[in-house]
Amino acid sequence: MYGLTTAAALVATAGYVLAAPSALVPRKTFQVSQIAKGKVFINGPTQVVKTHQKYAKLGATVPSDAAAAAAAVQSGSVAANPEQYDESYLCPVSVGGQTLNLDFDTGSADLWVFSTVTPSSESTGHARYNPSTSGTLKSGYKWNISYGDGSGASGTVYADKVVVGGVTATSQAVEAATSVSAQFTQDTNNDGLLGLAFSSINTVTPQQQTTFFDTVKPTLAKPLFAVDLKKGTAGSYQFGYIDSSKYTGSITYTSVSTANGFWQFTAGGYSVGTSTTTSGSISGASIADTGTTLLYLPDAVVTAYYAKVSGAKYDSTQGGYTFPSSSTLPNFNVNIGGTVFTVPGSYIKFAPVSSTTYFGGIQSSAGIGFNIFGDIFLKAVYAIFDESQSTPRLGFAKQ
Ligand SMILES: O=C(c1ccc(-c2ccco2)nc1O)N(Cc1ccccn1)C1CC1
Repeated sequence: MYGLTTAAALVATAGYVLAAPSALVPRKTFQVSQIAKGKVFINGPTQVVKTHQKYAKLGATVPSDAAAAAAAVQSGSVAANPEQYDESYLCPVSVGGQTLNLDFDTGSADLWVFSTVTPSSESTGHARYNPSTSGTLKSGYKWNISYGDGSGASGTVYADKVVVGGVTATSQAVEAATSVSAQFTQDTNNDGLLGLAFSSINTVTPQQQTTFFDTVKPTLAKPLFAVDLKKGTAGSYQFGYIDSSKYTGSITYTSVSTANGFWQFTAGGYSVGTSTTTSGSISGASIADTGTTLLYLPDAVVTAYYAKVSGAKYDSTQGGYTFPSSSTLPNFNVNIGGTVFTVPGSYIKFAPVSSTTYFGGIQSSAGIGFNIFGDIFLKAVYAIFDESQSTPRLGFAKQ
């Protein structure tokens, strides 16, 4: 979760069986190296149900437990609605039967909500979760999180039913805020966060809790979620499946390190403008973070980018690079996993900070410790957060 923190800038701040490669029958004698199609586990209960159904005509009946287990194969899709200037995207979630609009954040791992236990002075204008309806207090459990933009929240923990796009977690840790920082109070579109980073950075004590994704993962058709953010209009998140209508071409996968709890990967070369021949490299670790508004890159890359924008400058009062409102910005191209993805210049012309000046969607990651591929990048691609392999991986495809 990381918006802009500057005075004048806009206040802005988720079963496979090894599919033996199809036997290739070469028309001609030539060497074919078979590439495993990737692991495809079959969901056991579904198979049991199918077998019984197949023999139903002979009188077999489907055992109820297998049917129930088969029903547990879930998938679903939920809208991601942009705030003004795409500062963040909010998704409707049912928490204990109450609908709250939450910021799905692949950069954190806590599901926390405004609630009836949040002081009204801090929660006016927000939908609030009432744990007394169906929540079970996890007695003595607490949480406390601070985000890179200086915002934060803390509170107590309940177990309750959480539904996202029809995918149900029957007993999810719901972190009710007893205190939130001013940035959250002020953004009345936002009723809380749904963390989609790795549960290893969940802040609940004395016992760490799982994210919504980790809670439902065993019941999903595929253990993955996909993100289709868009510029200035509603996108969506898919849980348990990839929607092939949401991208063109193929998906390029790249390996992920979970060491810091983030969806962390290594980005390659980059270029500025219409040439997609990339050079150089984007130094340091990078993370895919739906909860961060902008695209934070190494100083050298940012300097090279804004050198192509006349009138651009680093404005310390704004806390970032700005440029004249009349500017036409160049594209930013980045090689990830061998494929070059393009962020259109129009996406990087982020938001006005005055009648004559815009704030840039690309800013420096100096001081953060890693590069952050936030919404400015993610709205240009279809992103797959995939745990279907032996280690997690990120997939990217052109929208
Ligand atoms: O805001 C966060 C952020 C998210 C979660 C946690 C956290 C601490 C403990 C558990 O989760 N700490 C953060 O700081 N950004 C973005 C960011 C931007 C700038 C500087 C630092 N960070 C994390 C995803 C990278």
